[in-house]
Amino acid sequence: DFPGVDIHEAHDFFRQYYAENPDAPGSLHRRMVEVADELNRYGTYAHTEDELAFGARVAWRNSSRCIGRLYWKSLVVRDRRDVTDPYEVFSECIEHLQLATNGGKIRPTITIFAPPAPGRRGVRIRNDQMIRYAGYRAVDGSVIGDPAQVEFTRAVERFGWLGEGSAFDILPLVIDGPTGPPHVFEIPRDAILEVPIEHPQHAWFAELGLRWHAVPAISNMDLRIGGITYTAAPFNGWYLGTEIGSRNFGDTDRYDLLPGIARRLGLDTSTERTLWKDRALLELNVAVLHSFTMADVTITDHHTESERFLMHLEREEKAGRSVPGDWSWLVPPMSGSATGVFHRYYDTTERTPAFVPRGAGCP
Ligand code: HEM
Ligand SMILES: N=C(Nc1cccc(CNC[C@@H]2CCCN2)c1)c1cccs1
Repeated sequence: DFPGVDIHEAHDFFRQYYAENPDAPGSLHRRMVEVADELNRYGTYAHTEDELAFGARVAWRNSSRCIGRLYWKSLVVRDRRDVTDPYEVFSECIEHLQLATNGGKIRPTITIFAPPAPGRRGVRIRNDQMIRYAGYRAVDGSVIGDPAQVEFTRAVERFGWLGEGSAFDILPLVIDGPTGPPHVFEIPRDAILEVPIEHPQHAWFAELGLRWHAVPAISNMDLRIGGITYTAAPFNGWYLGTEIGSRNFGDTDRYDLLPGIARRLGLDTSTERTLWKDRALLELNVAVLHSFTMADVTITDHHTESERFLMHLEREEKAGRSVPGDWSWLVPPMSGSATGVFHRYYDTTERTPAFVPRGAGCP
């Protein structure tokens, strides 16, 4: 279970750390001597609190698929490397959600739990996000809830969890400690802020009974800093409206709402050429942004977030750093060419520290 420590990645990390933190105590050389010594004795080494916070913020800054990086320096870092017990991990996740939600004024936050060490498995959260809706497939093949969560829902039902069967049942957290079977924990309702979706002009929209949760919190990516792999480091930001309006509600393998919305709008859906899908997507996205705004919950539209990202590019150039970018993820899933991020190329070099999809072969 222990992925080992890459000493070259450690050297590269501390070179960046001392270059960007001139007031940090010690020196690159002295720190590397300490690290090499710890590696020889224990097979791993420990980051200082300051190195950990810097590493998490730079991992966000290096995330080439992320359009929201302008605020990378303001990430709230919760160092919980002393926490390994699943019950404690759960309570720290709840505190994370409450701190991050902040009554709707969302704070980008990360909580970092104990990494694996030789002879000791790290902590792992099996959910891909801390807050997700269950998916139930009926015998006729139709799905109630989120089709992307049908498999995970079946797995937690095998662990004895029972949902209410609605389209918006919140899934429990499934947490692996260093030893023993996974633990299943129901998230208390008061730790979850949700927004009912309505449309500013179409009153019938509210009758669809749509809602979405305020805080996107990724819990299935490893955080890689200086050769150390943190296997449980859940992080949240706020939503880009298109994630909910276009992808979660619009994708055919998700809530698949475009045909229903188009019919209620009275559109001609007999041919693609009327662009009925585009009109339905637009009204869905208008409804999402309107609803979050009415509920005083932080959200950004793809035009504003694109402008912020271009500001981030400018600032980083001035700081002498190149910004890694993945065009296919940075460009929003609607009105791409109407946003500035569309009309340019990006440096595709992947850097560390980084958030990486969970190591293969792990649950
Ligand atoms: C503060 C507001 C933020 C906004 C609006 C934002 C927006 C986004 C969006 C829209 C995506 C694409 C997601 C998708 O298409 O599924 C994304 C990807 C990503 N974001 Fe951000 N983000 C924010 C904050 C953060 C924070 C705080 C972190 C980590 C500390 C982060 C790390 C990432 C990573 C690693 C990806 C790529 C995920 C993958 O490869 O699957 N973002 N972001
Ligand atoms: N706004 C957010 N959205 C986001 C960020 C990273 C990853 C994801 C989930 N991406 C996976 C889905 C499913 C396949 C393609 N998109 C969402 C944030 C989540 C956590 C911090 S910001």
